[in-house]
Amino acid sequence: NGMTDYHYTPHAEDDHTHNTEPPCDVCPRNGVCVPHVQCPAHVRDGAQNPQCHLEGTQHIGVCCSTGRRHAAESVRKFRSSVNAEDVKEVHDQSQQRLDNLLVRADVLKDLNYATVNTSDPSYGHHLSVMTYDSRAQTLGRGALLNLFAAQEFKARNVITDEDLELEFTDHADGPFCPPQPLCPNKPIPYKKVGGECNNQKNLDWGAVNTGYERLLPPDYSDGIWAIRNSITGLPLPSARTVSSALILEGNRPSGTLNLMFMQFGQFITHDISTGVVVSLDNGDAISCCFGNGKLIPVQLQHWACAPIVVDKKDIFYGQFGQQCLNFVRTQLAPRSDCTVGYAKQMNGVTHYTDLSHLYGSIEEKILELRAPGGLLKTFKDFGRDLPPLTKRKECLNMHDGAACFESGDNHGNQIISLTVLQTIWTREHNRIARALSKINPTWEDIKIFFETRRILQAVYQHIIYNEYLPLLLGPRMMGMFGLRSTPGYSSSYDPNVNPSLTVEFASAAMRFGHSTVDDQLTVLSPQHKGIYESIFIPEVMFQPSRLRLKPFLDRFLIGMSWQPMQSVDPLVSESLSRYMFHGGSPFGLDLAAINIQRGRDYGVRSYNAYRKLIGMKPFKHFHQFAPSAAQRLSSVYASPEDIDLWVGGLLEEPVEGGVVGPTFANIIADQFSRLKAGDRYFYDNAPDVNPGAFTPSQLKEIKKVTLSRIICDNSDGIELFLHSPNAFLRSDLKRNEPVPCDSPTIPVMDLSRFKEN
Ligand code: HEM
Ligand SMILES: [Ca+2]
Repeated sequence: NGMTDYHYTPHAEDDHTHNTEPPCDVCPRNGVCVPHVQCPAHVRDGAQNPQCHLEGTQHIGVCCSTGRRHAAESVRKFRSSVNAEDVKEVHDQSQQRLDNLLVRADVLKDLNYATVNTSDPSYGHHLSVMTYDSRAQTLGRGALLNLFAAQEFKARNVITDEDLELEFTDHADGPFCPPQPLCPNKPIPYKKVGGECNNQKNLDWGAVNTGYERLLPPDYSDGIWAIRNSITGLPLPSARTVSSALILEGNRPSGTLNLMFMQFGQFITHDISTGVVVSLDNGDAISCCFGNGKLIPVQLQHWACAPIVVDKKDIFYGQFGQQCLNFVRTQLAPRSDCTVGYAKQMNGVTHYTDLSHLYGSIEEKILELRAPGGLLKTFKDFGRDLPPLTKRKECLNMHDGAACFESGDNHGNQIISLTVLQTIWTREHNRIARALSKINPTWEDIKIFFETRRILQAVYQHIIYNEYLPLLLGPRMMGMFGLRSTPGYSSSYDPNVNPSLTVEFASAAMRFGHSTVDDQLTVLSPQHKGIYESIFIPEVMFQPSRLRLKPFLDRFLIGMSWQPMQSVDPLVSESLSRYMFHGGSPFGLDLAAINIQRGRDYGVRSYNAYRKLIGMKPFKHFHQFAPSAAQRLSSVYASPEDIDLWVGGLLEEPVEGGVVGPTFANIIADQFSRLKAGDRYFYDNAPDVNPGAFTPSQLKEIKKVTLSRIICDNSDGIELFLHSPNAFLRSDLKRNEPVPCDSPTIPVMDLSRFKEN
């Protein structure tokens, strides 16, 4: 339909053509054969990383002796240590800079213009990216202190650009050391709420409030935190300029996948990644734009401001006189070994797939959410269980009967389809907890709660790896990265693997999902072949009150199963690119521009760098893209070397049997392979590594569960009696026609296997 020519066709022959030698059978010098994306050193000048066969597969990888380190081993030079007096001076100076900064920021909180009004579209954004964990702020400040020290060490030539880039700065400690987690001596069967103590050597790997890792060293223009420039040395085009030229509005429904596939992607995202954006001391949101849509001059801005400049003649914002889109940078996290270095962004949730968005990432939260009987608290609304009402002011529109709900991550109201999933999973917890307490009448509440959590986390991981990822990544990637779920125990745990999220995944690849969102949510009656309601999604962002209407949940779940999601391409619904969180305002935010700016905030390299990383040729000329994309790209970017990763990735044709192009697919596959191999508690790890391992017969039951089972068991049973066996595929597909909930194609897990002997 004409839209596909925004893609270019990835050429299979592109893969690895730069190396003509036959792949090695055994890697030399203790090298391990890994997919290209997992060996950053192979793209460095002069790197010697022969190609090889990935273990047990036909796929080609690269011999890597440097693990996930950025450098080839020979690059490392011995460095003398730093004079103690110099260090003290640097530390004192950093402290002074921090003090000054905080004083200046404190003044801003009393100035009206510098904070976001609750009626401003930016307020919904603030609700999506904030944390209520006070420790995050202390750590963020410590990280800033160390960042200043890095700048000062660099100015004094104690550390070089290369040291910074390759993280060879361990001879230069910063003034701030984060506290180390306290871990029990004896392994406990349950994941810690905050994710710490999972890895036994690196206690804080994957924990809440720790930094993102990266696939490639950052591209900061000062090597430390300043936003990347064009390779011409000039600033990059504004993120809004790029968005308005390249990210278009359009309708291209997926032929196979439904809205649940879209929504489950965001659900997983909220579990594993929330870049905590800097806010004022009192928790208020920072504004980098005046109320009239003009830019606040740099000297009056908060230090974390990086507002997106909007052209006066902007095709959409122009008519409203908006020349500024608010953008605040993500808070930083200190390195756990106290060293200084380039900026690392802070993840405000546990990196692991542990349902932290249901249970919380901090102790206080899980205590707040627990109810007697090992249950999760609920709000009983005319006999139906909904998540508990929140005490925070979170509904963007407080009409009569308006309701916003509590969740483990505080962002569960962002869009009603997400709140629906929060509801289903809350109910599934309570369903299992009730069953367990019948089967094991002697168990105390706390045991019921944590055993239920352990089972639910397992079921959820199974759905991700067994149902969601294969459709997202296609069979080739699943095989290459060892992601496939197999019967029985798996043996993929590797204590050297850091599970932490990468900036490339969080700021670009996983944001493919923004292209899959449809403007409208349809509430369907398939029996009557009719539509009850079609909802414009900005009306249900932070306004999930419809959930209180009795038949809504069932009808909505049916609709999500039938309604196609949008395909992954450079088309993004205007409800995200123009009206996001608009509330009562005639315009909202542009999430596409925010994604682009976030990538720059995180120092993500340009698209070409990641093509090289995954073993494809970079694009030298714009005309290598499809004609329409080429023209648009060259109208905004000075060079193909400047293209933002999120934009370049969306232009790719999907991998076979998957949804995203090769660059995103590799970044995402890498992430989920590390979330598996780096999680000691991964649900199908055997008892030799996993202190919370299941018995073989319990595991067998867990591996029966599908998302359709969870939907069937936790809908209201008012109108939903049938469901498609595969919850992510459209219900109008031939082999996915809805079947009764008790049909054997939607298998049931036998909880009697969880009776304690
Ligand atoms: C349903 C409507 C959705 C809305 C309103 C929405 C909104 C947002 C917002 C406001 C942010 C923060 C942007 C920033 O400041 O950097 C964000 C981040 C993100 N979104 Fe979405 N999103 C939606 C759907 C999705 C879907 C379907 C996916 C994936 C399949 C997804 C993946 C992500 C990821 C990976 C991030 C980065 C999270 C982080 O690390 O902080 N989103 N989204
Ligand atoms: Ca988590």
